[in-house]
Amino acid sequence: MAAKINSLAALVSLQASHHHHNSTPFYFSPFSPHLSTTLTSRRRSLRSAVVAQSTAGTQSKAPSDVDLAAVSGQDRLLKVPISNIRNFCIIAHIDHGKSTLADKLLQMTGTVQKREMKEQFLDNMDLERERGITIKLQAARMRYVFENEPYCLNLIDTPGHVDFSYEVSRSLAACEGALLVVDASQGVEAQTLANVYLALENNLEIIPVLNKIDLPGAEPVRVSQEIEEVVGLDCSDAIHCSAKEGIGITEILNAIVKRIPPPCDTAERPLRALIFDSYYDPYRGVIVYFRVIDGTIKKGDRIYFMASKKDYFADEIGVLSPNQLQADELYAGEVGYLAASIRSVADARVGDTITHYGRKAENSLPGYEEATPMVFCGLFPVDADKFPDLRDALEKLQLNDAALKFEPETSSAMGFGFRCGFLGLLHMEIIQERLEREYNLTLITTAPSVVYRVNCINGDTVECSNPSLLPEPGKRTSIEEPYVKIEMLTPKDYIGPLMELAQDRRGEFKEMKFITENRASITYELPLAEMVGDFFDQLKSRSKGYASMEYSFLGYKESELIKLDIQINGERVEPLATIVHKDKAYAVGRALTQKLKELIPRQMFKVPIQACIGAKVIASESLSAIRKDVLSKCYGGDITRKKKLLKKQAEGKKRMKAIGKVDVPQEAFMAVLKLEKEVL
Ligand SMILES: Nc1nc2c(ncn2[C@@H]2O[C@H](COP(=O)(O)OP(=O)(O)OP(=O)(O)O)[C@@H](O)[C@H]2O)c(=O)[nH]1
Repeated sequence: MAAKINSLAALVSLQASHHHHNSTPFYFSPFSPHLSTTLTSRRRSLRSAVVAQSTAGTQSKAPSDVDLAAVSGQDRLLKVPISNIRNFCIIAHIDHGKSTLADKLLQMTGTVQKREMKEQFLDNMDLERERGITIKLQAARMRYVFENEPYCLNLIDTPGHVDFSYEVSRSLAACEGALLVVDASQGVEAQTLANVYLALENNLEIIPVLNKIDLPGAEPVRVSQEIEEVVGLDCSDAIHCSAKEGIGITEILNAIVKRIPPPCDTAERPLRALIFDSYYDPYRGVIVYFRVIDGTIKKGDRIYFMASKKDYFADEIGVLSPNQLQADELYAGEVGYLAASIRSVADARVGDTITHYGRKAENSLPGYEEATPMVFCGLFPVDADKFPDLRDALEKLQLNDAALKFEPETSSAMGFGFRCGFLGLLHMEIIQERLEREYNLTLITTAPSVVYRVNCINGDTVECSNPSLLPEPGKRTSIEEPYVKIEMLTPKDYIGPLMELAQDRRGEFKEMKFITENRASITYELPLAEMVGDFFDQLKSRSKGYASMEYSFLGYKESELIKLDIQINGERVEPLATIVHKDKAYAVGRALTQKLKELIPRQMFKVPIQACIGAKVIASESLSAIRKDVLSKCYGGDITRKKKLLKKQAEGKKRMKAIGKVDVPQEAFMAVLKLEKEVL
């Protein structure tokens, strides 16, 4: 388990959750974690841990079931002329106060009564609370009276994690404006920047909001300057607010009305509605969240999804107030949901355009993309009999997650399992955890790998995400690997350690800019494979938590890569094979054999552990056989260390795979991932 959590920490610092991870039972919503996720933080995780504990024992409710209704149905539909509609989202770095502000907006507009509020409405799933990540994208419709005119304000929540930047871009495309919330005691962070750029690309009106001005350390003026310098956004009328104390909320609502333009009135055109979210409901099928861009949609309409090319009848349509409220029709500019007996979210993918079957729009809305998994790993049930259960569970999760890909994989060492593709590491960890906790499976996970492109002598290019399937050296001419561009924002004291980190990970320096006197932005290009692991962890620890980062996919580049095999007791262990850069092969081989020696329990016989390139052994260790006096001997030495090892082994026993005659624990399969730290 520890190994798994550590790898998760590569993207999500979960330190604070470690404790409750072992001791607290978890309760999950039947709804899947959706694609929207934000990076968590230590503080948030702690708070989440507390909430998770306090809610233990109560099965969580689906978002639509949360008991909120106080105002009567018709009033909640809030029909107003299109000129009085405002669609907006909130862009913020983790912990800068997005949820707190959203809750205050809902409260101030009477959308949600204070006494009805859960801890925070916009993230009401336990998985979210527990992990400190925003999982379900949601939308809320608010009524606000400004200068005696009723307005309808639609807040569309956005995921914040870079694994889901496509989903963010689609949510932004459903809005005309955005609140840019920045913690006035902190400043602009990398994640904020990336989302602001997305918002600018979507031509949104951006309203800067400086939050947490109640804090003694708040420096709204300095942070305003920072936003102006970094983002180039006029901050002369930035709103100073405290979401916690309720200061500045009316100013924000007024600014939404005054500064964000209303949607265009294109209700007469053929229907085009943008799907910005969807989730699977076991009773009603997929629930699609959409924004009507052109035209009108009515209950019962025969609709057509332009990317998936499927047609349905819109059995139910409605608005989100924020619980679902049925309506008869929705016009251009409005935000709503529909249910149409759709069987899987893959058929109602975010970014798809809904039109009428009988009056199709000429062009679909721009920006649609298929989900492309970037990170792959093998998942094998510890108990071979559970293979069908694993398949069922993956199929169920896929109903709700269009980005999850999987295909059966068989390995001599591991038996039957699946090779699964994910958008990123966080996505991978969420799926693994759900399989274990909700479906009660005990899994062995192989180290994640990226997709390599192998150019073969016969002219073919094959994609390879499984090191054990890499074509033989004699059959290939070159290997290409995915590269990412990363931007790190850091106080200047940590520039050195962070550059060292990027350099160690085969990073190529691109640019450094001082965005303020004390903070710099550093850009590198580096192989994605070097980020899959503890990069984020390292970034946080080397900067004492002060740096933040973003990455984006650049494309493929040729690299001098080789396959490193591991042999245990003379037997090649395919799931332990890795693809490494040739300059790192020796160091990785040495570290890996040493690590495995530590992790694999001693057997009744001597076990050689070797790292090889082709037939050549480049590093070798051997595990000596257990002898009767072994423990007494050890107790003469470092007792605590031995105890730790014994404890580790006891834990590891739960997850072992017999490789030949040797039991290999789960930790060994993840060791590859954590090696970098020790090699460098
Ligand atoms: N002092 C102070 N604290 C605030 C204010 N707004 C939010 N906070 C606190 O900051 C922390 C993070 O706030 P959230 O609203 O959960 O932040 P978030 O951006 O939604 O975080 P994620 O949902 O994890 O992305 C919480 O502990 C809040 O209580 C504020 O105006 N003043």
